[in-house]
Amino acid sequence: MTFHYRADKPILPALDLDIPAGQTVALVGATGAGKSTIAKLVARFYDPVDGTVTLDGVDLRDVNDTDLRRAVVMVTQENHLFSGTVADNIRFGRPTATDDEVADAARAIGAHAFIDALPHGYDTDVHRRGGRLSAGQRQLVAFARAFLADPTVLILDEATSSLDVPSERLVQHALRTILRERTALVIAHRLSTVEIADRVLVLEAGRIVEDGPPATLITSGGRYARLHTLWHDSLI
Ligand SMILES: Nc1ncnc2c1ncn2[C@@H]1O[C@H](COP(=O)(O)OP(=O)(O)OP(=O)(O)O)[C@@H](O)[C@H]1O
Repeated sequence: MTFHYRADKPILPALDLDIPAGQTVALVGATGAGKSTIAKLVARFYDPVDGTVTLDGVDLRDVNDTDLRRAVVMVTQENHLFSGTVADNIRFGRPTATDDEVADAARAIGAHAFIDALPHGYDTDVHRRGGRLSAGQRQLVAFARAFLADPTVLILDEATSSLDVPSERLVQHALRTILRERTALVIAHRLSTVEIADRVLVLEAGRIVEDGPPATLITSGGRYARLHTLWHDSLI
């Protein structure tokens, strides 16, 4: 498929991408390379200019809105939390979920302990005094919501803000849980996240210039290998 926002500026000049069910794909590339644009096409915020985006062989244009929102869930940096209680925020992933199911999702993600320790537990208002959550905790609540939604495809735009070490560990654990055997597209900003992906796509000016498992790309010594070295060095 091809895509542009404005006819005089091609963004994805010729994208041909097939993601098998269950595969977690990390998108990496410089700012402006087209990572978010691909994510938005998969979530059908936009339609391609030419070609199609299909889910299980069905053109997204033929999927009704409700089914599409259930099948493809996008967790971005902006939509982490809205007003309401912690439970409301998690239950938004599946409005019919019982309290036990909400708590089970939080447990699976590793968020139950901190939620339980909040002034009003699951009934704590996330925007009220005393209910203020740290950046890491907010991410965990958003992950618990996505886990409960259990979408066919998860799109994750990883937060760029750095976390303290204990929160980073919790978030990485949560990511492993939520990405396990899931079809997922992750706009990755952390080395540790790319390393848990099955496959890395390196984008440059809207084109896939490298495609393979992270370990293979490191051995082949190309762009991802250089990026990996840079990321790795910045952690030391
Ligand atoms: N709504 C829009 N209208 C016009 N151009 C846009 C729009 N959104 C993105 N672009 C342009 O499309 C190109 C790809 O942007 P995109 O956000 O997909 O890149 P990215 O790889 O996700 O970058 P980043 O890492 O900074 O988020 C950029 O040149 C950007 O300026």
